[in-house]
Amino acid sequence: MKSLLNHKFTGSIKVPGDKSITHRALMMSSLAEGTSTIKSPLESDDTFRTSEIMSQLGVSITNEAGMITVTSPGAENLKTPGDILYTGNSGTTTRLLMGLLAGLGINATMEGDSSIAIRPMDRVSGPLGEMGADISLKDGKYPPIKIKPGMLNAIEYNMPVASAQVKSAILFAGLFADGETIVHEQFKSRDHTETMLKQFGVDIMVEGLTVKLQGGQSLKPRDVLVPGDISSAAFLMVLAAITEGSDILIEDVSLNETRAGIIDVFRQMNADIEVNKTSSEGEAIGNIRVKHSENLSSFELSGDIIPRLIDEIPVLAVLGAFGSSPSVIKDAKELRFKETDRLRAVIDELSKFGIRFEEFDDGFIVHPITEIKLTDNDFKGYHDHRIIMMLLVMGIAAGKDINIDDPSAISVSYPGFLEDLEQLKQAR
Ligand SMILES: O=C(O)C1=C[C@@H](OP(=O)(O)O)[C@@H](O)[C@H](O)C1
Ligand SMILES: C=C(OP(=O)(O)O)C(=O)O
Repeated sequence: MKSLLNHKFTGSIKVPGDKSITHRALMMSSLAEGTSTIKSPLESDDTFRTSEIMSQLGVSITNEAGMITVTSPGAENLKTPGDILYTGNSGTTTRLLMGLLAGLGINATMEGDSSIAIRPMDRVSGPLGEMGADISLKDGKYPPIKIKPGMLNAIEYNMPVASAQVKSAILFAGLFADGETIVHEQFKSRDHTETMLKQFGVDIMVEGLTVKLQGGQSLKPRDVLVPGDISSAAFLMVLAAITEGSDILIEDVSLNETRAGIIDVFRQMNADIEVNKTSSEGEAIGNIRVKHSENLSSFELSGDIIPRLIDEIPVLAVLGAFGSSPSVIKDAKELRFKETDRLRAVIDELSKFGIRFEEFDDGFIVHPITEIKLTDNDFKGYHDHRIIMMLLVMGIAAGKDINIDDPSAISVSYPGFLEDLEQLKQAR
C-alpha cells in the first residue's frame, strides 16, 4: 500500500528514557543508603508515580536538568507512609512495589486509576503469599492492595506466565527473605531487574531461564544511565518503515536482547534497518536507523519472541498491514491484561481504517491493507498510551486527520511524542 502522504519523516532523534529501567532505578536507589543518581530518566506520568511513592517512604528525590538525585536513609529506615500510595496508571509501579513493600515489612495500601483497578494482581500476591507475605486484594484479585508486615521465607517459583513484573516482585521480596529465592521462567522476560541489582552490588545468579538470589543482601548507591526506550522508538521505527521518503536515526536507545524483538521483526519483514551497538556494558545501547521500504513482506510471531516485544504489538499490527501478505501474532494473550484489552482495541480501532483482522484468543492475523477507507473517524484511545500512539502513526501513514477521544494518556510513557513527530516531519 502506498501512503497518501505529502510529507516524510527524516532526521536524528533521541527518544525518552526507558520506562522499565527508570522505575527500577528509582526503587533500587531508594533501597541503597546514601546518594545515587539517575541520568536521562524517563520523566512521565508512570515514573512520577514511582518517584512520589518512594518520597512518601522517606527518600529524598530531586530532579534537575535531566538528572535525578536520590538520597536514601537505607532500606531499614524507610518509613510507613501516612497516606494511601497512589500508583496511577502504572502496572510496573504497582506490581514491583508489592514485592518491595512486602519485603520491607511496611504497612501500606496501594491503589491506582480505573485501569489499574481491573488489572490482575493475584499473579503477584500468589507467590508473595507463598513466601509468607500478608497481602489482601479486592475480590482476591484487584487493587486496592493492603500489605501488612510479616517475615518472609525464600521460595522456588515456576512462573506460569512470562512477566518481568511478577519476576521482579519476587526478586525484590527475596532480597529480604530468609534463604535463597529461585525463579524459573518458561520464556525469558525483560531482565532489567537482574542487571541493575548486580550494578547495585547484589550477588544474583542468572543461568538461562533461572534466577537465584540469597536474602539479606543490601544495595550500595550508584549512578545509573538510562538509555532511550525501544518501546517508544517503536512508533518512529514503524512510521519510518511505512511512509515514503522517510529515514529516521534513533540515537542512544536500549538494545537489550530481552527487549529487542522488534529488530528481529523488521529483519523478518525485509525492512530497511541498520543497528549499531555503541555499548554492551550492563544495558546494551546503540543507534537504530530505519528507512522507508517499498517491499515489506510479513511476520509470524509466537513463543519466546512475544515477551521481547510485548508492548510493541499494537504498532506492529500497523506494520503488518503494510506488508505484502498476512502477518500473524500468537501466544500474546497477556495483551488482554494491559492498560486495556489491547487485542480488542487494536482490532476494533484499526478496522476503522479498512484493515482486516482475524482474531484469536491469544493474537490475530492482520491482512495487507489494499484501500484506506475510513468507516468511522471517531477513534477510541481507551486511555492507553500505546493504543493512542499506534492510532496516530496509522492516521499519519493513511494521510488522514483522525479524532481520538482523549489522547492525554500519551504522557504515561512518551510525553513529547507529538513534538518529536513535528521535529522529524518534512515536506516531500
Ligand atoms: O517489568 C516491566 O517493566 C514491564 C513488564 C511488562 O509487563 P509484564 O510483566 O506484565 O509482562 C511490560 O508489558 C510492561 O510495560 C513493563
Ligand atoms: C503495559 C505497560 O505498562 P504497565 O504494565 O507498567 O502499566 C506499557 O507500558 O505498555
